[in-house]
Amino acid sequence: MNKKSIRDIELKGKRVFCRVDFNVPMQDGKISDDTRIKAALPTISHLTEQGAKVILASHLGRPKGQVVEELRLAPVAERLSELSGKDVQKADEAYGDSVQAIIDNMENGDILLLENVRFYPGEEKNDPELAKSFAALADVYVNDAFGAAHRAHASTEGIAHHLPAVSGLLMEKELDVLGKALSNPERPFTAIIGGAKVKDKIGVIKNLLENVDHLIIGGGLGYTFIKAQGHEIGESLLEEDKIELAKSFIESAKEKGVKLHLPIDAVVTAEFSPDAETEIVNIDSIPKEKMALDIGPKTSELYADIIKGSKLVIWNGPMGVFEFDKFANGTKTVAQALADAKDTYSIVGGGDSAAAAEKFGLADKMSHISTGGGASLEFMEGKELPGVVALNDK
Ligand SMILES: Nc1ncnc2c1ncn2[C@@H]1O[C@H](COP(=O)(O)OP(=O)(O)OP(=O)(O)O)[C@@H](O)[C@H]1O
Ligand SMILES: O=C(O)[C@H](O)COP(=O)(O)O
Repeated sequence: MNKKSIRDIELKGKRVFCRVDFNVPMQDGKISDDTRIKAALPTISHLTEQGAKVILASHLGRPKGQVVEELRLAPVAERLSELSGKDVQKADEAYGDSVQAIIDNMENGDILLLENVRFYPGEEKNDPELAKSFAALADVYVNDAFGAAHRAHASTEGIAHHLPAVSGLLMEKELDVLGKALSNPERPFTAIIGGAKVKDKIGVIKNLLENVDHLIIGGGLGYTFIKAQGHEIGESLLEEDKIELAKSFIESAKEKGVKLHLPIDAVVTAEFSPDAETEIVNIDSIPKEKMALDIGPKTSELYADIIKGSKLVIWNGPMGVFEFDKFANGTKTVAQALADAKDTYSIVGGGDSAAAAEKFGLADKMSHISTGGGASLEFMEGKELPGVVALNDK
Protein backbone atom coordinates (compact mmCIF):
# COMPACT_ATOMS: atom_id res chain seq x y z
CA MET A 1 0.00 0.00 0.00
CA ASN A 2 1.31 3.45 -0.86
CA LYS A 3 -0.25 5.13 2.18
CA LYS A 4 1.54 5.80 5.47
CA SER A 5 0.52 3.67 8.42
CA ILE A 6 0.86 3.98 12.18
CA ARG A 7 4.17 2.12 11.82
CA ASP A 8 5.62 5.06 9.89
CA ILE A 9 5.10 7.80 12.48
CA GLU A 10 6.15 8.82 16.00
CA LEU A 11 3.27 8.31 18.43
CA LYS A 12 4.66 8.84 21.91
CA GLY A 13 2.66 11.42 23.84
CA LYS A 14 0.54 12.22 20.77
CA ARG A 15 -3.23 12.63 20.93
CA VAL A 16 -4.47 10.26 18.22
CA PHE A 17 -7.97 10.54 16.76
CA CYS A 18 -8.51 6.96 15.57
CA ARG A 19 -11.60 6.29 13.41
CA VAL A 20 -12.71 2.68 13.81
CA ASP A 21 -15.75 0.84 12.49
CA PHE A 22 -17.59 -0.29 15.62
CA ASN A 23 -20.87 -0.49 13.70
CA VAL A 24 -21.69 -3.85 15.31
CA PRO A 25 -25.01 -5.69 15.21
CA MET A 26 -27.05 -5.12 18.40
CA GLN A 27 -29.97 -7.10 19.77
CA ASP A 28 -31.91 -5.78 22.79
CA GLY A 29 -29.06 -3.44 23.72
CA LYS A 30 -26.47 -6.22 23.55
CA ILE A 31 -23.72 -6.69 20.99
CA SER A 32 -24.52 -9.85 19.02
CA ASP A 33 -21.24 -10.00 17.06
CA ASP A 34 -18.05 -8.30 18.25
CA THR A 35 -15.87 -9.24 15.25
CA ARG A 36 -15.32 -5.61 14.29
CA ILE A 37 -14.20 -4.67 17.82
CA LYS A 38 -11.73 -7.58 17.90
CA ALA A 39 -10.45 -6.60 14.46
CA ALA A 40 -9.47 -3.14 15.74
CA LEU A 41 -7.46 -4.48 18.72
CA PRO A 42 -4.05 -4.73 16.97
CA THR A 43 -4.19 -1.03 16.09
CA ILE A 44 -5.38 0.00 19.53
CA SER A 45 -2.63 -2.08 21.20
CA HIS A 46 0.02 -0.63 18.91
CA LEU A 47 -1.12 2.91 19.75
CA THR A 48 -1.21 2.33 23.51
CA GLU A 49 2.11 0.46 23.52
CA GLN A 50 3.74 3.34 21.67
CA GLY A 51 2.47 5.76 24.33
CA ALA A 52 -0.25 7.54 22.37
CA LYS A 53 -3.39 8.97 23.95
CA VAL A 54 -6.01 7.03 22.01
CA ILE A 55 -9.24 8.84 21.11
CA LEU A 56 -11.52 6.37 19.32
CA ALA A 57 -14.42 7.46 17.12
CA SER A 58 -17.08 5.38 15.36
CA HIS A 59 -20.60 5.42 14.03
CA LEU A 60 -23.26 2.91 15.06
CA GLY A 61 -26.33 2.41 12.90
CA ARG A 62 -27.97 5.20 10.97
CA PRO A 63 -29.28 7.78 13.51
CA LYS A 64 -29.42 10.42 10.76
CA GLY A 65 -27.86 13.33 12.62
CA GLN A 66 -29.85 12.95 15.85
CA VAL A 67 -29.23 11.45 19.25
CA VAL A 68 -30.82 8.00 19.36
CA GLU A 69 -30.46 6.54 22.84
CA GLU A 70 -30.24 2.89 21.62
CA LEU A 71 -27.34 3.84 19.37
CA ARG A 72 -25.05 5.21 22.08
CA LEU A 73 -21.64 3.56 22.17
CA ALA A 74 -21.60 2.70 25.90
CA PRO A 75 -22.00 -1.10 25.35
CA VAL A 76 -19.17 -0.96 22.83
CA ALA A 77 -16.85 0.79 25.32
CA GLU A 78 -17.66 -1.92 27.85
CA ARG A 79 -16.95 -4.76 25.39
CA LEU A 80 -13.74 -3.09 24.20
CA SER A 81 -12.60 -2.85 27.79
CA GLU A 82 -13.25 -6.59 28.31
CA LEU A 83 -11.51 -7.55 25.09
CA SER A 84 -8.49 -5.29 25.50
CA GLY A 85 -8.12 -5.79 29.26
CA LYS A 86 -7.77 -2.00 29.62
CA ASP A 87 -9.94 0.76 31.03
CA VAL A 88 -11.88 2.50 28.29
CA GLN A 89 -13.39 5.88 29.11
CA LYS A 90 -16.57 6.79 27.29
CA ALA A 91 -17.50 10.38 26.40
CA ASP A 92 -21.15 11.43 26.00
CA GLU A 93 -20.29 13.65 23.05
CA ALA A 94 -17.87 13.45 20.13
CA TYR A 95 -16.25 16.90 20.35
CA GLY A 96 -16.41 20.16 22.27
CA ASP A 97 -15.45 21.39 25.73
CA SER A 98 -16.57 18.35 27.72
CA VAL A 99 -14.56 16.04 25.47
CA GLN A 100 -11.58 18.38 25.51
CA ALA A 101 -11.61 18.34 29.32
CA ILE A 102 -11.41 14.52 29.35
CA ILE A 103 -8.57 14.55 26.82
CA ASP A 104 -6.63 17.14 28.84
CA ASN A 105 -6.54 14.64 31.69
CA MET A 106 -5.48 11.62 29.62
CA GLU A 107 -2.11 9.94 30.26
CA ASN A 108 -0.04 8.29 27.57
CA GLY A 109 -1.58 4.86 26.78
CA ASP A 110 -5.10 5.84 27.93
CA ILE A 111 -8.14 5.04 25.76
CA LEU A 112 -11.23 7.19 25.25
CA LEU A 113 -14.24 6.28 23.10
CA LEU A 114 -16.21 9.26 21.76
CA GLU A 115 -19.99 9.18 21.29
CA ASN A 116 -21.54 8.02 18.00
CA VAL A 117 -20.30 10.47 15.34
CA ARG A 118 -23.55 10.10 13.37
CA PHE A 119 -25.46 11.90 16.14
CA TYR A 120 -24.21 15.08 14.40
CA PRO A 121 -25.79 16.13 11.07
CA GLY A 122 -22.37 17.31 9.83
CA GLU A 123 -20.85 13.82 9.91
CA GLU A 124 -22.52 12.33 6.84
CA LYS A 125 -22.51 15.71 5.07
CA ASN A 126 -18.72 15.82 5.52
CA ASP A 127 -19.15 19.29 7.03
CA PRO A 128 -15.72 21.01 7.13
CA GLU A 129 -16.57 22.69 10.46
CA LEU A 130 -17.29 19.36 12.12
CA ALA A 131 -14.12 17.90 10.59
CA LYS A 132 -12.16 20.81 12.10
CA SER A 133 -13.81 20.27 15.50
CA PHE A 134 -12.76 16.62 15.44
CA ALA A 135 -9.25 17.58 14.32
CA ALA A 136 -8.95 20.12 17.16
CA LEU A 137 -9.00 17.22 19.64
CA ALA A 138 -5.85 15.56 18.33
CA ASP A 139 -2.33 15.75 16.86
CA VAL A 140 -2.64 12.80 14.49
CA TYR A 141 -5.47 11.12 12.55
CA VAL A 142 -5.58 7.35 12.10
CA ASN A 143 -8.18 5.67 9.91
CA ASP A 144 -8.69 2.02 10.79
CA ALA A 145 -12.35 1.92 9.70
CA PHE A 146 -12.09 -0.11 6.51
CA GLY A 147 -15.83 -0.89 6.76
CA ALA A 148 -16.64 2.83 6.45
CA ALA A 149 -13.83 3.77 4.02
CA HIS A 150 -16.30 4.05 1.12
CA ARG A 151 -18.05 6.90 2.95
CA ALA A 152 -16.72 10.46 2.56
CA HIS A 153 -17.80 11.68 5.99
CA ALA A 154 -16.30 14.21 8.44
CA SER A 155 -14.64 11.52 10.60
CA THR A 156 -13.54 9.31 7.68
CA GLU A 157 -12.45 11.87 5.10
CA GLY A 158 -12.82 15.54 6.11
CA ILE A 159 -10.64 15.31 9.21
CA ALA A 160 -7.75 13.84 7.21
CA HIS A 161 -7.22 17.24 5.58
CA HIS A 162 -6.43 18.89 8.91
CA LEU A 163 -3.96 16.50 10.56
CA PRO A 164 -1.14 14.13 9.62
CA ALA A 165 -3.29 11.21 8.41
CA VAL A 166 -2.25 7.55 8.36
CA SER A 167 -3.88 4.12 8.19
CA GLY A 168 -4.32 1.68 11.04
CA LEU A 169 -3.23 -1.96 10.87
CA LEU A 170 -6.67 -3.37 10.00
CA MET A 171 -7.11 -0.88 7.17
CA GLU A 172 -3.63 -1.76 5.91
CA LYS A 173 -4.33 -5.51 6.05
CA GLU A 174 -7.71 -5.28 4.30
CA LEU A 175 -6.26 -3.17 1.48
CA ASP A 176 -3.25 -5.46 1.14
CA VAL A 177 -5.28 -8.68 0.94
CA LEU A 178 -7.96 -7.38 -1.42
CA GLY A 179 -5.48 -5.32 -3.44
CA LYS A 180 -3.08 -8.23 -4.02
CA ALA A 181 -5.93 -10.59 -4.84
CA LEU A 182 -7.28 -8.33 -7.54
CA SER A 183 -4.03 -7.02 -9.01
CA ASN A 184 -2.02 -10.22 -9.01
CA PRO A 185 -4.39 -13.16 -8.49
CA GLU A 186 -3.26 -16.74 -8.14
CA ARG A 187 -5.07 -18.80 -10.75
CA PRO A 188 -7.51 -20.36 -11.22
CA PHE A 189 -9.23 -17.30 -9.71
CA THR A 190 -12.92 -17.73 -8.92
CA ALA A 191 -15.50 -15.18 -7.78
CA ILE A 192 -18.77 -16.24 -6.21
CA ILE A 193 -21.46 -13.60 -6.35
CA GLY A 194 -24.78 -14.08 -4.59
CA GLY A 195 -27.22 -11.98 -2.62
CA ALA A 196 -30.55 -10.47 -3.41
CA LYS A 197 -30.23 -8.05 -6.31
CA VAL A 198 -28.44 -7.74 -9.66
CA LYS A 199 -28.72 -3.95 -9.23
CA ASP A 200 -26.32 -4.03 -6.25
CA LYS A 201 -23.75 -6.22 -7.99
CA ILE A 202 -23.53 -4.74 -11.50
CA GLY A 203 -20.25 -2.90 -10.87
CA VAL A 204 -18.60 -5.84 -9.19
CA ILE A 205 -19.66 -8.37 -11.85
CA LYS A 206 -18.43 -6.03 -14.61
CA ASN A 207 -15.06 -5.56 -12.95
CA LEU A 208 -14.59 -9.23 -12.06
CA LEU A 209 -15.37 -10.33 -15.62
CA GLU A 210 -12.12 -8.58 -16.61
CA ASN A 211 -10.11 -10.63 -14.17
CA VAL A 212 -11.50 -14.00 -13.05
CA ASP A 213 -11.31 -17.47 -14.58
CA HIS A 214 -14.63 -18.61 -13.10
CA LEU A 215 -17.64 -16.51 -12.14
CA ILE A 216 -20.19 -18.35 -10.04
CA ILE A 217 -23.65 -16.83 -9.66
CA GLY A 218 -26.14 -17.78 -6.94
CA GLY A 219 -28.74 -16.19 -4.67
CA GLY A 220 -31.80 -14.22 -5.65
CA LEU A 221 -29.94 -12.33 -8.37
CA GLY A 222 -29.29 -15.60 -10.21
CA TYR A 223 -32.90 -15.90 -11.38
CA THR A 224 -32.70 -12.81 -13.57
CA PHE A 225 -29.82 -14.62 -15.31
CA ILE A 226 -31.91 -17.81 -15.59
CA LYS A 227 -34.71 -15.77 -17.14
CA ALA A 228 -32.13 -14.25 -19.51
CA GLN A 229 -31.24 -17.83 -20.53
CA GLY A 230 -34.84 -18.23 -21.58
CA HIS A 231 -36.23 -20.30 -18.69
CA GLU A 232 -39.35 -19.58 -16.69
CA ILE A 233 -38.64 -18.77 -13.04
CA GLY A 234 -42.13 -18.75 -11.49
CA GLU A 235 -42.37 -16.40 -8.53
CA SER A 236 -38.59 -16.21 -7.96
CA LEU A 237 -36.90 -12.82 -7.60
CA LEU A 238 -36.74 -11.05 -10.96
CA GLU A 239 -35.46 -7.66 -11.99
CA GLU A 240 -37.23 -7.25 -15.30
CA ASP A 241 -35.14 -4.21 -16.26
CA LYS A 242 -31.89 -6.15 -15.74
CA ILE A 243 -32.62 -9.11 -18.06
CA GLU A 244 -30.81 -7.48 -21.00
CA LEU A 245 -27.87 -6.66 -18.74
CA ALA A 246 -27.72 -10.28 -17.56
CA LYS A 247 -27.70 -11.38 -21.22
CA SER A 248 -24.83 -9.01 -21.91
CA PHE A 249 -22.87 -10.45 -18.97
CA ILE A 250 -23.41 -13.97 -20.32
CA GLU A 251 -22.13 -12.81 -23.74
CA SER A 252 -19.22 -10.87 -22.29
CA ALA A 253 -18.09 -13.90 -20.25
CA LYS A 254 -18.03 -15.98 -23.46
CA GLU A 255 -15.99 -13.36 -25.32
CA LYS A 256 -13.49 -13.03 -22.49
CA GLY A 257 -13.13 -16.77 -21.93
CA VAL A 258 -14.53 -16.51 -18.40
CA LYS A 259 -16.43 -19.61 -17.32
CA LEU A 260 -19.76 -18.29 -16.05
CA HIS A 261 -21.63 -20.78 -13.87
CA LEU A 262 -25.35 -20.45 -13.27
CA PRO A 263 -27.59 -22.71 -11.13
CA ILE A 264 -28.71 -25.95 -12.80
CA ASP A 265 -31.24 -26.85 -10.11
CA ALA A 266 -33.06 -25.09 -7.30
CA VAL A 267 -34.98 -25.56 -4.07
CA VAL A 268 -38.47 -24.16 -4.64
CA THR A 269 -41.45 -23.45 -2.41
CA ALA A 270 -44.88 -21.85 -2.60
CA GLU A 271 -44.38 -19.66 0.48
CA PHE A 272 -41.59 -17.56 1.95
CA SER A 273 -41.44 -19.16 5.38
CA PRO A 274 -38.94 -21.12 7.51
CA ASP A 275 -41.11 -24.25 7.59
CA ALA A 276 -42.42 -24.16 4.05
CA GLU A 277 -42.83 -27.37 2.02
CA THR A 278 -39.92 -27.61 -0.40
CA GLU A 279 -39.12 -29.40 -3.62
CA ILE A 280 -35.97 -29.74 -5.72
CA VAL A 281 -36.38 -29.08 -9.44
CA ASN A 282 -34.17 -28.69 -12.49
CA ILE A 283 -33.63 -25.07 -13.43
CA ASP A 284 -35.80 -25.40 -16.58
CA SER A 285 -38.71 -26.74 -14.50
CA ILE A 286 -39.47 -24.11 -11.86
CA PRO A 287 -43.26 -24.32 -11.38
CA LYS A 288 -45.24 -21.18 -12.21
CA GLU A 289 -46.61 -20.63 -8.71
CA LYS A 290 -43.35 -21.34 -6.84
CA MET A 291 -40.20 -19.40 -5.99
CA ALA A 292 -36.61 -20.62 -5.88
CA LEU A 293 -35.03 -19.77 -2.54
CA ASP A 294 -31.81 -21.78 -2.75
CA ILE A 295 -29.55 -23.42 -5.30
CA GLY A 296 -30.18 -27.17 -5.58
CA PRO A 297 -27.83 -30.03 -4.58
CA LYS A 298 -26.44 -30.58 -8.10
CA THR A 299 -25.52 -26.89 -8.36
CA SER A 300 -24.00 -26.96 -4.87
CA GLU A 301 -21.77 -29.90 -5.78
CA LEU A 302 -20.73 -28.27 -9.04
CA TYR A 303 -19.84 -25.04 -7.26
CA ALA A 304 -17.96 -26.93 -4.51
CA ASP A 305 -15.84 -28.69 -7.17
CA ILE A 306 -14.94 -25.40 -8.83
CA ILE A 307 -13.95 -23.94 -5.46
CA LYS A 308 -11.73 -26.94 -4.70
CA GLY A 309 -9.98 -26.54 -8.04
CA SER A 310 -9.29 -22.83 -7.49
CA LYS A 311 -6.22 -21.17 -5.99
CA LEU A 312 -8.06 -17.97 -5.06
CA VAL A 313 -11.75 -17.46 -4.33
CA ILE A 314 -13.57 -14.25 -3.50
CA TRP A 315 -17.06 -14.77 -2.12
CA ASN A 316 -19.73 -12.07 -1.79
CA GLY A 317 -23.39 -12.79 -1.10
CA PRO A 318 -25.32 -15.90 0.02
CA MET A 319 -26.55 -18.58 -2.40
CA GLY A 320 -30.05 -18.63 -0.94
CA VAL A 321 -32.19 -17.51 1.97
CA PHE A 322 -29.63 -18.91 4.42
CA GLU A 323 -31.48 -17.37 7.39
CA PHE A 324 -34.02 -20.26 7.01
CA ASP A 325 -32.47 -23.72 7.53
CA LYS A 326 -34.46 -25.23 4.66
CA PHE A 327 -32.81 -22.82 2.23
CA ALA A 328 -29.35 -22.70 3.80
CA ASN A 329 -27.78 -25.77 2.19
CA GLY A 330 -26.40 -24.05 -0.91
CA THR A 331 -24.69 -21.34 1.12
CA LYS A 332 -23.47 -23.93 3.62
CA THR A 333 -22.00 -26.17 0.91
CA VAL A 334 -20.13 -23.23 -0.60
CA ALA A 335 -18.83 -22.14 2.83
CA GLN A 336 -17.81 -25.72 3.66
CA ALA A 337 -15.99 -26.13 0.33
CA LEU A 338 -14.07 -22.91 1.03
CA ALA A 339 -13.23 -24.14 4.52
CA ASP A 340 -12.04 -27.55 3.24
CA ALA A 341 -10.01 -26.30 0.27
CA LYS A 342 -6.54 -26.28 1.80
CA ASP A 343 -4.66 -24.89 -1.22
CA THR A 344 -7.22 -22.18 -1.87
CA TYR A 345 -6.91 -18.65 -0.52
CA SER A 346 -10.47 -17.72 0.46
CA ILE A 347 -11.61 -14.14 0.84
CA VAL A 348 -15.09 -13.53 2.20
CA GLY A 349 -16.57 -10.09 1.52
CA GLY A 350 -18.24 -8.78 4.68
CA GLY A 351 -21.96 -8.45 5.28
CA ASP A 352 -24.19 -11.46 4.78
CA SER A 353 -21.53 -13.90 3.51
CA ALA A 354 -19.46 -13.24 6.64
CA ALA A 355 -22.58 -13.69 8.78
CA ALA A 356 -23.27 -17.00 6.99
CA ALA A 357 -19.70 -18.28 7.52
CA GLU A 358 -20.12 -17.35 11.19
CA LYS A 359 -23.53 -19.05 11.44
CA PHE A 360 -22.10 -22.34 10.10
CA GLY A 361 -19.11 -22.17 12.48
CA LEU A 362 -16.69 -21.94 9.54
CA ALA A 363 -15.48 -18.35 9.90
CA ASP A 364 -12.09 -19.26 11.36
CA LYS A 365 -11.43 -21.64 8.43
CA MET A 366 -11.49 -18.82 5.87
CA SER A 367 -8.20 -17.19 4.87
CA HIS A 368 -9.59 -13.67 5.21
CA ILE A 369 -12.99 -12.36 6.22
CA SER A 370 -13.34 -8.71 5.39
CA THR A 371 -14.82 -6.38 8.02
CA GLY A 372 -16.30 -4.30 5.22
CA GLY A 373 -19.54 -5.17 3.39
CA GLY A 374 -20.19 -2.15 1.18
CA ALA A 375 -16.52 -1.11 1.36
CA SER A 376 -15.19 -4.45 0.08
CA LEU A 377 -17.81 -4.46 -2.66
CA GLU A 378 -16.80 -0.98 -3.83
CA PHE A 379 -13.14 -1.98 -3.67
CA MET A 380 -13.92 -5.02 -5.85
CA GLU A 381 -15.73 -2.73 -8.27
CA GLY A 382 -12.39 -0.99 -8.74
CA LYS A 383 -13.59 2.22 -7.09
CA GLU A 384 -11.32 4.40 -4.98
CA LEU A 385 -12.33 4.59 -1.32
CA PRO A 386 -12.46 8.24 -0.12
CA GLY A 387 -11.33 7.31 3.40
CA VAL A 388 -8.16 5.82 1.91
CA VAL A 389 -7.51 8.43 -0.76
CA ALA A 390 -7.43 11.17 1.93
CA LEU A 391 -4.54 9.53 3.85
CA ASN A 392 -0.92 10.70 3.45
CA ASP A 393 1.15 9.00 0.78
CA LYS A 394 4.37 7.20 1.76
N1 LIG B 1 -33.18 -16.93 -3.93
C1 LIG B 1 -33.38 -15.92 -3.10
N2 LIG B 1 -34.58 -15.32 -3.02
C2 LIG B 1 -34.79 -14.30 -2.15
N3 LIG B 1 -33.85 -13.79 -1.36
C3 LIG B 1 -32.62 -14.34 -1.39
C4 LIG B 1 -32.34 -15.42 -2.26
N4 LIG B 1 -31.04 -15.75 -2.09
C5 LIG B 1 -30.57 -14.92 -1.15
N5 LIG B 1 -31.50 -14.07 -0.72
C6 LIG B 1 -31.38 -13.05 0.34
O1 LIG B 1 -30.43 -12.10 -0.01
C7 LIG B 1 -30.00 -11.46 1.18
C8 LIG B 1 -28.56 -11.03 1.04
O2 LIG B 1 -28.38 -10.27 -0.08
P1 LIG B 1 -27.84 -8.78 0.00
O3 LIG B 1 -27.65 -8.38 -1.41
O4 LIG B 1 -28.70 -7.97 0.89
O5 LIG B 1 -26.50 -8.92 0.82
P2 LIG B 1 -25.06 -9.29 0.36
O6 LIG B 1 -25.04 -9.67 -1.05
O7 LIG B 1 -24.47 -10.26 1.32
O8 LIG B 1 -24.38 -7.89 0.53
P3 LIG B 1 -23.72 -7.26 1.81
O9 LIG B 1 -22.35 -7.87 1.86
O10 LIG B 1 -23.69 -5.80 1.52
O11 LIG B 1 -24.54 -7.63 3.02
C9 LIG B 1 -30.17 -12.45 2.30
O12 LIG B 1 -30.94 -11.89 3.30
C10 LIG B 1 -30.85 -13.64 1.63
O13 LIG B 1 -31.92 -14.16 2.38
O1 LIG C 1 -21.64 -1.73 8.23
C1 LIG C 1 -21.10 -1.12 7.29
O2 LIG C 1 -21.10 -1.57 6.12
C2 LIG C 1 -20.33 0.13 7.59
O3 LIG C 1 -20.19 0.32 8.96
C3 LIG C 1 -20.94 1.32 6.91
O4 LIG C 1 -22.23 1.56 7.40
P1 LIG C 1 -23.26 2.40 6.50
O5 LIG C 1 -23.66 1.53 5.34
O6 LIG C 1 -24.40 2.75 7.42
O7 LIG C 1 -22.53 3.63 6.03
